[in-house]
This record gives sequence, C-alpha cells and structure tokens, in this order.
Amino acid sequence: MRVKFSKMHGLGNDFVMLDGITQRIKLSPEKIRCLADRHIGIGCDQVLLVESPRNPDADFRYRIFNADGGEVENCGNGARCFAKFVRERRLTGKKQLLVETAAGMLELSLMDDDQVSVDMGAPILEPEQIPFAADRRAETYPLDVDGEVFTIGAVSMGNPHAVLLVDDVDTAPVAALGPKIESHQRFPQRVNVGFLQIESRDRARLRVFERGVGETRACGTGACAAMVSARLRDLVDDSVEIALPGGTLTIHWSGPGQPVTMTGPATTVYHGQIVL
Ligand SMILES: N[C@@H](CCC[C@H](N)C(=O)O)C(=O)O
Repeated sequence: MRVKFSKMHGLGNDFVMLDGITQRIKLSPEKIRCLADRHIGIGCDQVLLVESPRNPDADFRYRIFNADGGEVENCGNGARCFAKFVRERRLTGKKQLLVETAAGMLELSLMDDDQVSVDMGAPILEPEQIPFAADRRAETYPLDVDGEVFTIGAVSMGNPHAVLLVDDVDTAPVAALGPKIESHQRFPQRVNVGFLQIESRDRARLRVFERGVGETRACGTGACAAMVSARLRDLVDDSVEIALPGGTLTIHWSGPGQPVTMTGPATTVYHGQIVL
C-alpha cells in the first residue's frame, strides 16, 4: 500500500511523519525498522504516527517509534515536528494544540517565527516510576558500569533518562559508555543517556545517546531531563539554553511539581510517498 509521508527534523533529530487519520496505516516493528533504515528505507531516528484522539479533550493522538522498531512514550523534537506537520497537512488550523501521547497530554504552541513551544509536563523523579532500581529518590546516584562508578541523575520525562556531568562534551565517551548505560540492569526499560557540560547558570552543552537509536543530533526530552537534573543540583537557573550538536533549545523549569517548557524549531525537509 502506498502512503504519503513527510520527512522532518528538529535540530537534526529526524522523523518520518505519517498521517494515520486520512490514511489507513498498519505498522509493525519490521516496517518501522525498514522505514528508518538509511540504506533501504527513508532514514530517520524516529517514526511518528498521527492518529485521532481517544480523549475528547485532545486535538490529536500520536505514537512514536524508535529506529529499532520499539514504541516509546515521549519525544520532544517529535512533538515540535508534529505541531508543524498537522498544520502543513491541513489537519488543523489551530496554533495551540492538545495532544494525547503515551506519556500523557502535551500542550503545544506554534509561534510566528516557526518556533514551537511545548509544555512537556512535570518530570518524574521517583525511581520506581522512571523506572530505575534505587532504594530512595536522590538528586544523584552512583552507577557501577563494569567496575567503574559514575554519578548520574535519573529523570523521566515520560521516557527514562540518565544524566552524567562531563567537563567537555567534545571528548565525552558517548559511543563507549552510552550503550552500556542504555542497557544497564538498573534501568529495566533501558534508558536514554545524556552527557551534560555546564557552561554557566544559563547555558549548557549536551550530547545524548538515545535508547533504540544511538547518538542523535538532538534530543528534546534529553534536554528537558538534563535541565531538571542540573537544576536539582543547583547548577543552573530557571531558564537554560542547551546547545546540542544540531542546534539550541531553550528549556524552562522552576522546580519539582512544575512543568518543563521546551522551545525550539521544527523543519520540513520534503514530502514523499512510499509503498508500505
Ligand atoms: N529524540 C527524542 C526521544 C525519542 C525517544 C527516545 N529515544 C526513547 O527511547 O525514549 C526527543 O527529542 O525527545
């Protein structure tokens, strides 16, 4: 069956966007892996499928799949691309959207300068809800990786994140350490791994080894989790510019119980059709 798609990206974290409202789309892990493959498919970090909502208060529902075929709970860059996609595809004329995701309801605002601001909800810090094996909630945790102990922050933005502080992201062992922490036994659903360099109280740099993908050029939920972890350690103020390899996100968080706000761009690359 031939389906229309859009190729989009948020700071280089790229997506195959599928409209499952006006098209009948049946996805399987094999099909997702094929769509995401950069040699035999379209190529992307994640596939995002837009559907009609189940909750009558929501405008849409979307589902998000990693390149390895696994369905995941949340995606910050995908949320911004979604807001632009539903307008471009004329699925809505609204600039304020409420969308149902596996991580709960998100509120999105399309701004005039092509930026999208997303209320990502409050971070989850209780270890069992992340999920992360720990006796009690703490700002940081020791994590033994092959006999070497690293200090990590553990945060869920609907999806799980570990955050490590590094002196310099350019030399951080992302490729070596990322996969080991991603599948560490204390994270039973695996984890996204952020390497965070604090430059000042309102500026930081971040690289993220994403669960189910590998290192990406940007990770929106990773930037939110990094902000939360840094704020809990009192290393930053309420608003931080986080520079990722693909560009910069503005993240705002005023403390536990409060929602995290992420603002950044969404870019359409091209529209196409593929036989699924
Ligand atoms: N790139 C995303 C996160 C996508 C999901 C993640 N890899 C996971 O497995 O949780 C973002 O921008 O947040």
